[in-house]
Amino acid sequence: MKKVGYLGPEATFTHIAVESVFKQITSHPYRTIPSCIDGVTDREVDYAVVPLENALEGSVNLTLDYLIHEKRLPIVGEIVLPIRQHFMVHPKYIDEWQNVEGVYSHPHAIAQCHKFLHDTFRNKPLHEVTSTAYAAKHVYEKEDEKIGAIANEFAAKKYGLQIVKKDVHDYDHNTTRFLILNQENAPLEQTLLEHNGYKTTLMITLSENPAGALHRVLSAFSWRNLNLSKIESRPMKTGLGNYFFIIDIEQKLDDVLIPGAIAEIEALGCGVTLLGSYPYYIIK
Ligand SMILES: O=C(O)C(=O)C[C@]1(C(=O)O)C=C[C@@H](O)C=C1
Repeated sequence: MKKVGYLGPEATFTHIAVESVFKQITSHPYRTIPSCIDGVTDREVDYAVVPLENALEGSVNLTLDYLIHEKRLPIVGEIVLPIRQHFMVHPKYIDEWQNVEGVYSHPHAIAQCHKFLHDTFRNKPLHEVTSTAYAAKHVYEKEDEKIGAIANEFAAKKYGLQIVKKDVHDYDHNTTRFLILNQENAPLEQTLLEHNGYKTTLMITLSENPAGALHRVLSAFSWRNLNLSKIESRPMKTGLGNYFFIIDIEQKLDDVLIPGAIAEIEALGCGVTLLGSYPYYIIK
């Protein structure tokens, strides 16, 4: 049976993403995103599932940077999960939840709920922890402290907390994209869902920075009618102003169009690395 690593403990959003897509696997929680990725390179697990981007808050930079600068693993799939954040407390504080002395959650979850936190818990300390499920577990274990967590419904049930305010994220269309990584670039064997399409992800570095360099790179996709669903720049970490670009193309790697675009971009003196060509799964 294949093993899948995820950001733990049990009942994180990442865990839900794993359980919604993979079939017949054992799943293994890791404490941090880098340790989850290391789990694949150390051969403890076959796949790692890591959050990449949230619709409200943007990229999970830790994932992107660790993947690009530390452990370059092929992307073999993507999962898109709807995210509903709830505020929860230990059952003994149900009636006084508005008087909690601190709120715990993952930094991305806190960022997705700023309006709620500002309106309800202004000036109360916000504690960032490694995941939403970790926050829920912590709040249950510290039952003598009047504290609350932002996490999902599954975590409330798993760790015995009571949801006192549902849907505390700031905007309705909250979703997070997760990447599936595998050292051998092996596609998923069995899935619970049909895929919804394919993407191809490239990393591009501009040779130098002449006027119009990025424009010329993008036109290699545009005149081939290759639709891009994302373009993101991240620091190369070699000096201020040096960036690489991550580009998602909305189709599978073919024999003609994408190789043609890559050859054209390389001829411009830019570096191109294929990070993966993979199916994506949208969870309703
Ligand atoms: O803490 C969790 O539950 C996670 O799975 C991590 C994570 C993230 O890193 O963005 C995943 C989805 C949500 O956007 C909030 C947190």
